[in-house]
Amino acid sequence: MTVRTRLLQQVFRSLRQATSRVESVSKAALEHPTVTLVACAPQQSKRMPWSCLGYGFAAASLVTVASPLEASCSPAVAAPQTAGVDLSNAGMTAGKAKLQVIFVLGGPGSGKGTQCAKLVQEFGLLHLSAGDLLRAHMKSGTPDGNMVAEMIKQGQIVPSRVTISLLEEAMLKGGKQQVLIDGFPRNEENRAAFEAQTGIEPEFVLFFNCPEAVMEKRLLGRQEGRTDDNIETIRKRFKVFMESSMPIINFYDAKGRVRKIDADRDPEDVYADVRPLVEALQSFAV
Ligand SMILES: Nc1ncnc2c1ncn2[C@@H]1O[C@H](COP(=O)(O)OP(=O)(O)OP(=O)(O)O)[C@@H](O)[C@H]1O
Ligand SMILES: Nc1ccn([C@@H]2O[C@H](COP(=O)(O)O)[C@@H](O)[C@H]2O)c(=O)n1
Repeated sequence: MTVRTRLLQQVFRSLRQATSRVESVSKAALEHPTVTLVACAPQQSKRMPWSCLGYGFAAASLVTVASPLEASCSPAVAAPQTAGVDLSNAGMTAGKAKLQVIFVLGGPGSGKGTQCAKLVQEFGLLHLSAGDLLRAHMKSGTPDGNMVAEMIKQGQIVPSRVTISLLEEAMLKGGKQQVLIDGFPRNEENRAAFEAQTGIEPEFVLFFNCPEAVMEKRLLGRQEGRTDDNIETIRKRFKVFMESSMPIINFYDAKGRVRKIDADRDPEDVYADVRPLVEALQSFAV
């Protein structure tokens, strides 16, 4: 037998195995039609138990490759071996990896996005910026999108139902075990709603501490065409940060979960403090 034939046989064997996995996931899912999984539209994911989304993620990724099948499942369905990520802390199941979430907080312009980009480059985690998701949503032209556009321009915090739906959808799509959630939770409403809805508690909170004067200078120098990078809105955002977001950092600090970073340094120096914190988490990843 030639090397080429042997290779072809291996490819066919792998394809057969993958197909049978898709069939068993889909079959189990279709037999328990209590929760829609693949249709992870924001309105639906709002009511979706996250213990189920772990199966949904696995089913969705397999189904995406195989066919545009719509699958359903109940949390009682035994997790298939292929289920890689359990998106619920509460609903952890043996054999499935636990979702690890890091909240990334800090004032506007403290360098959250810059540091997250470095972490993604080195560790390949999923980076979800609440602000980026909202900015994309405001282009939808829907009533919600228009409301988001106006609130961002005013430096106000968008209602949690909108932001959490976008985060849930993106987490499911991203399909990674380790997630950086940047710029969220911004207030008590964000925090409580996210916890109640997903059962997820962060591994820790990265807090980028930076003086306002430094942040102001950085934001005024940022040339990204953002509607909120003007001095009037920047001042409003600073006020909202102090009044609504600092209490969230204090909340997690009281639980011993905050890792405070001096962000008023060169990006590389900041990163030198950030990377070991995330590197330490890597050893727990499955
Ligand atoms: N350590 C740093 N030193 C100097 N400039 C920085 C540093 N970190 C980021 N910047 C610059 O400051 C600006 C804001 O950074 P970045 O977008 O990362 O902040 P952010 O906290 O994500 O802001 P926002 O909350 O407004 O989205 C960018 O132009 C970025 O290039
Ligand atoms: N949880 C959040 C996050 C952001 N917003 C709105 O988006 C604006 C920009 O956010 P950045 O993180 O990119 O600075 C912010 O000022 C809010 O208007 C939000 O409402 N909720």
